Amino acid sequence: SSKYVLSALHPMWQGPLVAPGGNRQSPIDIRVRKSVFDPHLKPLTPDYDPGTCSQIWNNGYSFLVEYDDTTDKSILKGGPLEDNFRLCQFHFHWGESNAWGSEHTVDRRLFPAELHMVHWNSNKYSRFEEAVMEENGLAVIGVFLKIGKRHEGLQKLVDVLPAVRHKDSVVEFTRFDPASLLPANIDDYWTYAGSLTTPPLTEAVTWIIMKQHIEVSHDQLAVFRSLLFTSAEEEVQKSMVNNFRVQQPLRGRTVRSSFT
Ligand SMILES: CC(C)NC[C@H](O)COc1ccc(S(N)(=O)=O)cc1
Ligand SMILES: [Zn+2]
Repeated sequence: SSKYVLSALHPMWQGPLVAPGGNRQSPIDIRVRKSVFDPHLKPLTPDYDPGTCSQIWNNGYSFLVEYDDTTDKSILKGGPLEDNFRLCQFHFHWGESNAWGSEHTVDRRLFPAELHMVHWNSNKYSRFEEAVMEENGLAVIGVFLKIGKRHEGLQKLVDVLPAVRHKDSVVEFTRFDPASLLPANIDDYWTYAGSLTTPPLTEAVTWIIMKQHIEVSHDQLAVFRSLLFTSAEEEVQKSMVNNFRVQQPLRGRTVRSSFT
């Protein structure tokens, strides 16, 4: 029987959410000492073409920077992945304060925000919507954000956010290099089998969580919080904050590490 995944704690979703099976849900707490070093894990080899960057939009839950995924121009290979995965979008999750906001945690440590770079298996499927329903369909890179020095690469994105303040607003956004948001060291990561953290919550994701975080300034993150969940027509405007899911049971899964 399918399990009801009650994220009643989450203001965003009304009522129970059905998660198929429900034994490999995300996000999770990564217990560092319980992770298992896997010497067979290869280095991750992202190869992104900034020319495939197309638009940025507010989907009422986060803001997405979308990439043209009709060719293999921006791909992710290596690491735990056997196949070729195409970048389709990246987005973030964040809190109303710097004390919380990430979806994954490391030994219960919360970060103010978390970046997700979403890819789908182009060896096996022909488009994202198909891959999202399949076990080995997606690969998502997670990168923790900490408050510190200003992130020069992020600023181009921060500058355009006011143009997508309301739900369903879209603006053209080109030539953004997603690799500029990756930490210097992408060889050290944890990986585990999980799910989407928003509906449809399908258990289709190979998660690759970077050990090294990136730094953004307090002011840059404050601009994320100036976005709205609500569309321009709605009377009551709601700040887009706390758009993270509560942590899910590990259910016996092993988290592997690429480092000792
Ligand atoms: C099924 C199609 C039509 N819509 C799916 C929708 O785009 C959701 O896609 C996603 C993609 C990524 C994530 S996360 N936070 O796990 O990286 C969550 C939902
Ligand atoms: Zn996400």
